[in-house]
Order: sequence, then C-alpha cells, then structure tokens
Amino acid sequence: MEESKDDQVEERTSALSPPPAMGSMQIAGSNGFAHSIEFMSQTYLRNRYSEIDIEDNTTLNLSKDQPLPIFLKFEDVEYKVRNNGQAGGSSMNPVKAVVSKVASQLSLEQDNYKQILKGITGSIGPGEILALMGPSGSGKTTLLNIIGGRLKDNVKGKITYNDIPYNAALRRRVGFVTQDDVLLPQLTVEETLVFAAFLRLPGNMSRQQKYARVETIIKDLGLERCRHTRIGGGFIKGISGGERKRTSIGHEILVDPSLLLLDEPTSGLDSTSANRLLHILQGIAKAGRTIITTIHQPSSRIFHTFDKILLISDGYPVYYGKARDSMDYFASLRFMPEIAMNPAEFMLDLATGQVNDISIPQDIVQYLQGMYKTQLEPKEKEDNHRNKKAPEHLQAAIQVKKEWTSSWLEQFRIIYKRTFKERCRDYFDKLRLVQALGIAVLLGLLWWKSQTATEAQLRDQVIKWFQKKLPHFINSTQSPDSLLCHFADWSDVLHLHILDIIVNIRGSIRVPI
Ligand SMILES: Nc1ncnc2c1ncn2[C@@H]1O[C@H](COP(=O)(O)OP(=O)(O)OP(=O)(O)O)[C@@H](O)[C@H]1O
Repeated sequence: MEESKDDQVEERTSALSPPPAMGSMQIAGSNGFAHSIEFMSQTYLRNRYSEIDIEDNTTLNLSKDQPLPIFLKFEDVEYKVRNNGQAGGSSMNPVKAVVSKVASQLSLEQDNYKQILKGITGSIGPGEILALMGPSGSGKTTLLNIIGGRLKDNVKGKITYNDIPYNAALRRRVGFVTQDDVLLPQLTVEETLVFAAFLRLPGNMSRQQKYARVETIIKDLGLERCRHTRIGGGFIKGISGGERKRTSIGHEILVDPSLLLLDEPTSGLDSTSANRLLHILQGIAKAGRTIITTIHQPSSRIFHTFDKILLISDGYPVYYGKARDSMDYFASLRFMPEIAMNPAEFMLDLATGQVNDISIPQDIVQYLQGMYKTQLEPKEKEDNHRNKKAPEHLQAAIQVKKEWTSSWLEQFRIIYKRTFKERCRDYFDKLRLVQALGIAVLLGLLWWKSQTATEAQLRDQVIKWFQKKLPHFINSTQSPDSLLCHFADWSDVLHLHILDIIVNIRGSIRVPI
C-alpha cells in the first residue's frame, strides 16, 4: 500500500523530534558529519518544573510521537551488597533468602554487608544532562542501574519519576546504553537498527514507518557513512569505536525513550569523537529527554556541556549542582588548582584526595563529604520539596504502558531471520572457508590412498607415517601399540587436527536450524 504524505511527514517529525520547537541548528563535524539540534519552545521551557513551577498544563502538547517528559528525583539513595558479592536478599536458594532476610531484620548480619551508596540526592528534568563522575569503584554504575530499575533489592531511599515510584510501565520509557555494547558483529549498522526497529517498535506501525524511523536515526546520529559496514569485533574488522557507541545509542533511542541512561559512552574514544557524541546527546536531550550518563575523565569542553554534575567518592556525594558552579563551590572551600586545569580532572583529584597542598585539611574526602552534607544537600532537598508536584496528566501518563512490539510469533520470525543472517555470514566468512579448505587438503593428502577401512589399518598408517618421517625415533621392532604410546603426544596432535578439520568443515557448510 502507498504510504500517505501525512505518514511521511509524521515520520520525519517522530524519532528525535522535540516538543513544540522554535528553531534548529546544524552542527557540522570535520568529516562532514552533521546533525541538527532543535530547540525547545519557550512554552516548553517554561514548563520545566525542575526549575520553574508548572502552571499551564495545556501547553504541554503530549503527542504520541513525543517523548513523555520525565522529571526524576532521587533522595537519600542507599545501596548495600552482601560481602560474598550477592545483592542482599537476592539468593537463588529460597530457604537461604528467607533465613538471610529474617537474620538481617534481626540485625544479626549487619557486618556481612558492604555499603555501596551512602545517601545520594538529586533531581533532573527533560532537556538536561546529568553527569555522574567519580573515581573507579565509587558507585556510578550502581546508581545508574538503580535509577534504571535494574537493581531493586536492598535499595533504600526515594526515587520518583514524575512523582511516581518505579513501575513496570516505565521500563518501556527508559533506554539503557551499557558500557559493553551488545551488538551482533556480523550485521551492518543499518541491519542492526532495522532488526531492532522491527522487534521493538509497536506492531501497528507500518513497515515504511519503521524504515523511516531507522533512516531518521541514521541521519541524526551521523551514521550514513558506515550504514553498510559490519559492526565487527574480535577478529572481524568493523566500524570504529565512536560509530559503535552511536549505533548503541541509536538502538536505544529507536523506541523513543524519555529517560536515557548511558554507562561511560565516551570510554575508549578520542576527544574529537567524544565531543561529537556529547553534541549528539545534547541534541537528544534538547528534544525533551532526560539524560544521565556516567563519565570518567571528560575534557573541559565536554565538562561544560553537562547541565548538572554529581561527584561521588566512595559512595558518598561530594558535589551536586550545576557544572558551571562547581569550581566556585570548591574555591569557596579554599580548593583551587595551582595551575589552570580541566575542572573535571581537578574534581576527580579532590574526590580521590590527591591534592598536595598543606593549607587544606588532611582528609580531603571526608571534609568534602561533610561540607556537602551541610551546604549542598539541604539546599537540594529543599528545592526538591519546594517544587510543585508533577502535573496529574504526566503522573497518569507515566503509569500507562507504551505500546510495544508485535506478537511473539512475529518476534520469533524476526529473531530467526536475524540469527540466520548472522550465522551464515559467520560460517561463510571467506577467511574461515579458506582456512578450513586448506587444512582439509593438507590432511587429505596425508591420508591419501591409505587403507583406512578398519581400526587396525588406521593404526598401521599412523605408525608407517612415523617410521617414514621420523625413522631415527623409531625402532622398527617395536610393536604398534608401544609406538603409539611412545608417540602419544603426536597421535594426540593428529587426533586433534582431524577433529578440528571435521568441526571446521561442518561449521562451514552447516546452516543453523
Ligand atoms: N554485586 C556486587 N557485589 C559486590 N560488590 C559490588 C557489587 N556491585 C558493585 N560492587 C562494588 O561497588 C563498588 C561500586 O561499583 P560500580 O560499578 O558502581 O563503580 P563505578 O563507579 O561505576 O566504577 P567504574 O568507573 O570502574 O565503572 C565497587 O567497589 C564494586 O566492586
């Protein structure tokens, strides 16, 4: 069926389109990469209740194609795990789980827990990017997992999304880009996104609409140049690290999440690619999404693109607030870098206590934790409480399940097709075929014209081969068995080679069922 013009127009405005926009800007990269950032209308900005109270609900035009605005608040978030590595109370053994729950309630097991997060407070709204910073092991990923609803056991504190606690419907509004990409190496960028679109977009969308959504994402994320390149990985040559990250992000924003969580999206990228990625994230945020990202050591340019920073040290917050206010805050505590330096680097030094200045307190981290408790936390909590509740229509909307995917049979068909494509490419990889054929020919020559009908004949062949090739090793009077014992290692090697070739040949021609 012909797609109507209206459909096409609707599609163009769907994926990354903002709430009522008032203008757009093109950002061009050095290699021709470009993407557009659309600005939110003043009306929409006025409605951002993280900063300004919402008065006029009617101006928030919640169309089906726009991400639902999510105002996230988290207060006094604490998390602990068992010292044996399990999250408390989540034992696989139900008896053990009950016993440990009872024991912990009776405070018998207090010492068996390790506190990972120790009271984290903050808030973030649509259009904003919150960066979680801190040294390795400080608890950034853990907090991200808790906010994304991936960790629930032994979490204390209050986390609300439009003033509603986490619920099953939210899962479909949250996108999570993990630290390690989970993309299939043999598929191209375009195939990856198309399969994801057919798997994850609602069944009532037409094929054309799904393709159009993929097209918009490829364009918005600057993936045109590599759309037909395989993802790669391991020994397979594929797209670059930056392109991988952008594909992973595309995979998540395909379903138009309102809250996008990213775990170290810039790790392993050079500063230009990292910068480019952050510009894209800014564009995604400006389209009305709430973004939280963990980041290790951002460049100063990247640091200033964040709206808010949460600096964590050993599970305690040491700074929470606007990125641009951070250096003034530390200066007010008499922490100033001796030379001009990247603020992110300076803050990480502080969070690890690595400052060589005798005029500042001995235990910097403890001091900063204390100052946060007295100066920043009360202000943030007060702001959180003073802000009006999210409007009722946003509270209601967040509890409604977003339409999702097609029937399980359709999903099975798509996954089957995807696996078939992936496996075929893997098995029929040119290098793999040449390797398998080469070894097959070699071993074939070795056994050519041999009498191998019975096991005894097979053994004779092996011994004859050794006698011919390695005569100085072999005493011809030795029995075949002792020879075989003598050459146990050789026969093992041969055995393994034969097995290997069988596996390779079978692998090359086998088609997954
Ligand atoms: N299930 C668990 N069992 C035991 N310890 C855990 C568990 N989960 C997290 N931890 C510990 O909690 C601390 C915080 O981990 P997390 O992964 O959140 O740190 P991070 O700040 O994201 O580190 P990185 O920057 O290196 O990714 C670490 O010391 C980690 O070993």
